[in-house]
Amino acid sequence: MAGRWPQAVLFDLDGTLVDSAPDIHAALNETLASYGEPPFTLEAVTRMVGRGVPVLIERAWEGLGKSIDPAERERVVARFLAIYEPRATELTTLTAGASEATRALVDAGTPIGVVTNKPEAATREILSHFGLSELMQVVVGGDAGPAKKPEPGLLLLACERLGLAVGQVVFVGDSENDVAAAKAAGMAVVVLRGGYTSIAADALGADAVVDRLDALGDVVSTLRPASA
Ligand SMILES: O=C(O)COP(=O)(O)O
Ligand SMILES: [Mg+2]
Repeated sequence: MAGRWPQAVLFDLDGTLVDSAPDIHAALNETLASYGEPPFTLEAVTRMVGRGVPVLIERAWEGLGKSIDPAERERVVARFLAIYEPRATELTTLTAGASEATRALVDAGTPIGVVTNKPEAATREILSHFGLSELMQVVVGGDAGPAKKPEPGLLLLACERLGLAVGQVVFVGDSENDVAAAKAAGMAVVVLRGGYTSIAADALGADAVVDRLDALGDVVSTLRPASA
């Protein structure tokens, strides 16, 4: 049980490592326009992000006051992704301290990875654009197989790929989905303030809250490994 803590740090993507809402907003509005529907504001779309693309589309249709059946939703998801994937890095920026935090962990010999509800192709595109791909030991997207966050499956899959027990890993996210997924997995969780959630960061029930990702190193060392 003794040894390095943590043995790995996993990061959520949207609202945590990157501020991707502006590109998601643009792609969603282009998708809506193709159906003759009106646009949403950036703020409204930011609140729709975090549960994966099918839920994004459901929430958009809900915002339009319209119902959407599963087959139609899948067609809209495909159209959205065809628009989003080629332009996923046009307006997206790294969050403050993301480069420094990821680099510091890797330089200290701690493996890092990404666990996001975003599909893996767009995730890899974004990571590569920001020079983060080579730092990541594992990248698990929302289409990896298991149910998306707030279910624990994507986090468990990342641990399996790393060959680590969940109790030795810390997850860093921005929303209630991340906290719920980590708790269900039995993993310590840190929340970054200012991400994509309408719930106050301090009210999410995380083990710790940080204002910037480069404060992560100090905070993580104060946490304890979760017992298996
Ligand atoms: O909703 C999404 O597509 C992704 O969100 P996440 O990176 O915060 O998991
Ligand atoms: Mg997020």
